[in-house]
Amino acid sequence: MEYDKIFILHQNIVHFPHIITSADATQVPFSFCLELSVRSVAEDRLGLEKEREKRGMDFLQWKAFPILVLLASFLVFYFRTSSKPSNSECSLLPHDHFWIHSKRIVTLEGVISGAVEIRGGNIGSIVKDKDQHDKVLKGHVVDYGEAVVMPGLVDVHAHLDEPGRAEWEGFYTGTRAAAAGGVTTLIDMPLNSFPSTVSEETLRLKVEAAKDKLYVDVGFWGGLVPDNAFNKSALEGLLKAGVLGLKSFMCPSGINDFPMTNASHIKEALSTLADYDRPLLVHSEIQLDFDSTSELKDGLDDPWSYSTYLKTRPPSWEEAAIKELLSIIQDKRTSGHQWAHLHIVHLSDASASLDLIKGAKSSGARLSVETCPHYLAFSAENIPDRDTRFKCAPPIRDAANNQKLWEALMDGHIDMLSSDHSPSVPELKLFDEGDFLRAWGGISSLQFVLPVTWSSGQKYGITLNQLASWWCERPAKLAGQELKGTIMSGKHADLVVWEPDADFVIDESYSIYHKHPHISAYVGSKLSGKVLATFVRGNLVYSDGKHAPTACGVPILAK
Ligand SMILES: NC(=O)NC(NC(N)=O)C(=O)[O-]
Ligand SMILES: [Zn+2]
Ligand SMILES: [Zn+2]
Repeated sequence: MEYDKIFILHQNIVHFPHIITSADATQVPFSFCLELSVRSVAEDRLGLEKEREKRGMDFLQWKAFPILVLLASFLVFYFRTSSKPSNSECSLLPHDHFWIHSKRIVTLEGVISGAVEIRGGNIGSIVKDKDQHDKVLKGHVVDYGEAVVMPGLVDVHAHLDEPGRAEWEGFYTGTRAAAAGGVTTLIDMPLNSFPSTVSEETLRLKVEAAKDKLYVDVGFWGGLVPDNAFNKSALEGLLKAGVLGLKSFMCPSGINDFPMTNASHIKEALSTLADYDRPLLVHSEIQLDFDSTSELKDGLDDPWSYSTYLKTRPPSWEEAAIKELLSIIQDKRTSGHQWAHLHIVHLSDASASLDLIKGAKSSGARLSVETCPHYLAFSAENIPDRDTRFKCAPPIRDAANNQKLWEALMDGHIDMLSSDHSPSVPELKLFDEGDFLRAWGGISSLQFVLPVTWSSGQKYGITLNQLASWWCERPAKLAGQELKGTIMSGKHADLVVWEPDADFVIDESYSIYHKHPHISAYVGSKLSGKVLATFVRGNLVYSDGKHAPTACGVPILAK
């Protein structure tokens, strides 16, 4: 058979073999498929000469064919890898395939000098400089020099308060602050928004409220409350709708539609959660009665001192709650039932409560615990009178406790860190009165958790790998996000680039993206560790004080 023409067709290269414009090239999909369409030629030829000429042409075409194919493949590959992503508004970097080079990349195998390949939002490969010899990285390379490239932080405890209390914080402001702080994933708490996220329907409201406002990826914890605890189908509805796990309080939460749970509610939830392999997170404080002879009575005359507030929420409250939780999971284990993973949020007491946790872990309980940067960075003795920015529950305890918390973290007894970013409107902090007993609790911190942890951990010699394990790898596991939290090929390209040695002061001129910048307890602090850039699934969402034009984070729903 003979051919007079060869057409190279591709569904998107409509003008081929004309010059491909970059606009066309953005349309070229990954699954490039080359098809040959051939047309046969009639046998009748006009004359011998023409016939010879034709044969000569055919011969040339057959010779040229492999070259054409090669050229076509090259063009498609080139434009696919170097062109803008379809929504270039999502990123400050107009590339879909590029390399990030740094002398300090934090991987599970240690800190390496090399380059991370980003392709289509995922990590393609990681190349060590020493293995690269004189090979040149192909494509766009962003060289961050000595700056640290680490997995983006996964904050499993943040209150974004939308819908219903968007005046406290919101998806837009909260996730812009997260991006500026190197947090690439956060999991929103089910309370402080209104309504609380306690049903399939209220989760839907959350997801709707988040639409087009997310600068980072956001998952959701559902609320475990007395109303849904014994209603298996309601709880299952919430889990099937996509919450990553449940969260409950063992003391009043301060939020009307989020009442506290008791041991029997928790037991029920642990069974249901076991079927879905999702965790239960618990605010572990139980309100105990005060003995009337305690020093508390006198202290209450001075509501402007943090030490008074501290006495109202003693470590025994945390201890009582944790004791109860451990007896629940102990019962479950001895009864041979399946039980879900239990996670204790924001541990503050590094004495009896921590000892209980250590004991349970060593006997094999499915248990993890987080603490927060404010418990590591501050001590009660140093909190100024009337400064209600520091009020939170459980409270920040004394310097000796602070040191013990650090030791527990360093020794691996505390598994991870979270922000517990829990802002409110400034009026509720009662700054004029400075009354610790009446002011709303909750510390505003999301944008600063990385430099705060790094700065206060210097004294203890923390390493970059420890930081990545506390802030990225372990929290991602807790939230069931196996594509996040590590720099590894195939994972999401969620990265923070930061400069550990750069010092800065959070003063009036510092750009804070929280809804209410000045209520943060860190305003006025001098910190080390400046975030230079943040990538979420390959999009450069924050760089050098600027955010990408469009919010392209996504809601994360469990399947
Ligand atoms: N309603 C809240 O935001 N509570 C939070 N408040 C704090 N931690 O002070 C919390 O996580 O318990
Ligand atoms: Zn709490
Ligand atoms: Zn909280």
